[in-house]
Formats: sequence, structure tokens, C-alpha cells
Amino acid sequence: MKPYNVVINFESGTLDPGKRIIRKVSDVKNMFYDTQAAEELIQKGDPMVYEVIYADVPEEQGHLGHCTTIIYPGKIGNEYFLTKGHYHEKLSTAEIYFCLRGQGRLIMESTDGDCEVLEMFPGSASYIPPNWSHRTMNVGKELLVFYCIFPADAGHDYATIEEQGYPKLVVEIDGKVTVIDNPKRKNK
Ligand SMILES: O=P(O)(O)OC[C@H]1O[C@](O)(CO)[C@@H](O)[C@@H]1O
Ligand SMILES: [Fe+2]
Repeated sequence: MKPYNVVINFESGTLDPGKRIIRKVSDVKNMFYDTQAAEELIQKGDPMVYEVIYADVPEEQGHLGHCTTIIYPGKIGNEYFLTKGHYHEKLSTAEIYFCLRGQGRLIMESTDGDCEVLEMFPGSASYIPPNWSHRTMNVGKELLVFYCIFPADAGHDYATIEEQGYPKLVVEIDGKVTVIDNPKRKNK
């Protein structure tokens, strides 16, 4: 293949040319603490939670996958709109998130059971080491837009997070972004 450019719009988060994946509340309902509130939102029109726009790169060793992620502002119950979250199938692969717009949080858990939450803001570049799962939330009132770079053969393992969730939740309490223990978390 030959070198090529894509163009990223820092405002809207579009990456062109790219392949767009859309996730609505119905696609991520099991990830939220308040599943009842998620069901109600699905009945009210099933709004979009986030989209990912991938550059066209072969999913092969040696290549770097890259994409933008756009998370809409919103909450389910008092929990901010979030991505599904995953480990990489190839656990030895890292990832970088470079925030272009908005305010977010990045929650990560390692295979050793450590949990960390980082702030995301325009200009923040977050390093997700090998063996750490990752999920992002939009904690602001505008779009959260960030650019991701990862080994193209990393793959996604969604099952672990879908089953056990994270040890912490990022929620709004009295208008403030607050990190609390996840009451539903098993084995912790
Ligand atoms: O794949 P998820 O967990 O739905 O979240 C999407 C985010 O993670 C990535 O899959 C990359 O690891 C990006 O596409 C994006 O930021
Ligand atoms: Fe990833």
C-alpha cells in the first residue's frame, strides 16, 4: 500500500475518508448501572451514545490502526454516556488517546486488578499500557472528541467488561463529576 492522509475535523470529530460505526443506547445498555433508565431511554427513541470513525488500515501486525471517537453529552440515570470498554484480544498491545474537544474521563483496569481514572481535555494524550482495559465517558455538556492510535492487530475483547464492569462508576452528584465504587461489581 502507499502512504496517504486522512483529514480530522477537531470540532465534529469526523475522519475522512473513514468507516463509521454507530452505537445507540440499545447497543450499550448492559454497560450502564441503571438498566431500567437505559430501557426507558430506548423507548423514548434510542438516542446515539457514540460513534467511531476508523481509517482504512489492514488489521495486520506492523500497521497502526487509528480512529476518532465522538461521545455525545448525556447520562443514563446519573451515569455519563460511555463506550462499551474492552481489553485488547492481544493483551500485549498499548493504545494512545489524544483528546481534541470536550471533557472526559478514561477508566482503565489492569489484569492485576489495578484501577485508574484519567481526565481527558483538549490536548491530553493518555497512554493505555499493555494489559489494561479501557472505557471513556463524556462528562461535559458538548461533544467529547478524541483520536486513538493502536496496533492494528490488537483486536477487541468486550466480554470481560460486559460481564464484570469496572470497580468504579463515574457519575454526576450535585452537579459534580464524581467517582464512586460500583455496587454491582463482582469479585471485588
Ligand atoms: O470499542 P469500544 O469499547 O466500543 O470503544 C471505542 C473506542 O475504543 C477503540 O475501539 C479503540 O480501542 C476506539 O475505536 C474507540 O475509542
Ligand atoms: Fe482499545
